Amino acid sequence: MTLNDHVRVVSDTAMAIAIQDLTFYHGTNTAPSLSNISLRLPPGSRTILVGANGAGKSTLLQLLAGKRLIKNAHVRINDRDVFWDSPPGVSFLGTEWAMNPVVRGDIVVSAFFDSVGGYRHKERRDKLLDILDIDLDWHMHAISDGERRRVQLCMGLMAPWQVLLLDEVTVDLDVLVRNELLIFLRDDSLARGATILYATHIYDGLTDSLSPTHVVHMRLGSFFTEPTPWPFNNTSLYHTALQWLKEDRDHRLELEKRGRKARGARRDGVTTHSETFYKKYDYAH
Ligand SMILES: Nc1ncnc2c1ncn2[C@@H]1O[C@H](COP(=O)(O)OP(=O)(O)OP(=O)(O)O)[C@@H](O)[C@H]1O
Repeated sequence: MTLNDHVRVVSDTAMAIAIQDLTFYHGTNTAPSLSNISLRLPPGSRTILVGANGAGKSTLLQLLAGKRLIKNAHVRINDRDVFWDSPPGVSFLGTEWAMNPVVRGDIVVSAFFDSVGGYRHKERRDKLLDILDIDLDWHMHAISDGERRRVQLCMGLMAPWQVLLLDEVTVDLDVLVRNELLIFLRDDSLARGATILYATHIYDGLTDSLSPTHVVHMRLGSFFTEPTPWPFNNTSLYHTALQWLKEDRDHRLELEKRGRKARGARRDGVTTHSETFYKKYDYAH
């Protein structure tokens, strides 16, 4: 172990999230979905992952949530290996939850909450019920996508989490509920020193509500801008993201012009990873 490795390992123990040189492939003979990712986020940080579709945000969050086995990787939350030594107090909220047939069954919302121990966190649960405007008498099979999302959020946030991994689950909330939820998350993070890593494509109002501490720019599976304290310029997060994504597109087009197939780039007759994924699971319909 070099001195640098030693310093890193010692200081990683103080980090809420610590990743070192992570490369991840979804399949054999494919380009990596994540390349050489290193990330160190302190407790209490609220970090926004910015990146175009296919940049690797969901993959990163899923790995941190311990949803995929990665061998010989340094991926730790509160100094515990996310896969082999599952850290407590981690809440992952992703979009696939709503696709699960179980959460579309004829279950009353109150029973649903009780089944996951909601009564143990009554105060937080009731606060979230108010913010998310949830009716305990709703039946899961007879509510809208946005209402189902609110139930998911309440379930995932009731227990006092230490690290929250959010994969664009606020997209189908109305703007009022979204705003109040993000304020709740900010206050919760400030009060308890809890950490948030949030992938989103909606930047409007985010600085005022969630008050992010850092932003990261992902491009084609790598960190193009390392976690950087926010704000770092006089531009809004929306305009910063817009500029970054324009540059990403120009970069991808340049790679394609030079005959290199950027990961996820479309070519006639060649199926991209995303298309394979969505066709396979028929999520689009
Ligand atoms: N299950 C899968 N199998 C194969 N490849 C996948 C799978 N999931 C994602 N990928 C590929 O991994 C890369 C990163 O995808 P990822 O879903 O992490 O991107 P993202 O930044 O979250 O995109 P979006 O903003 O669209 O949600 C893409 O090239 C994608 O095609």
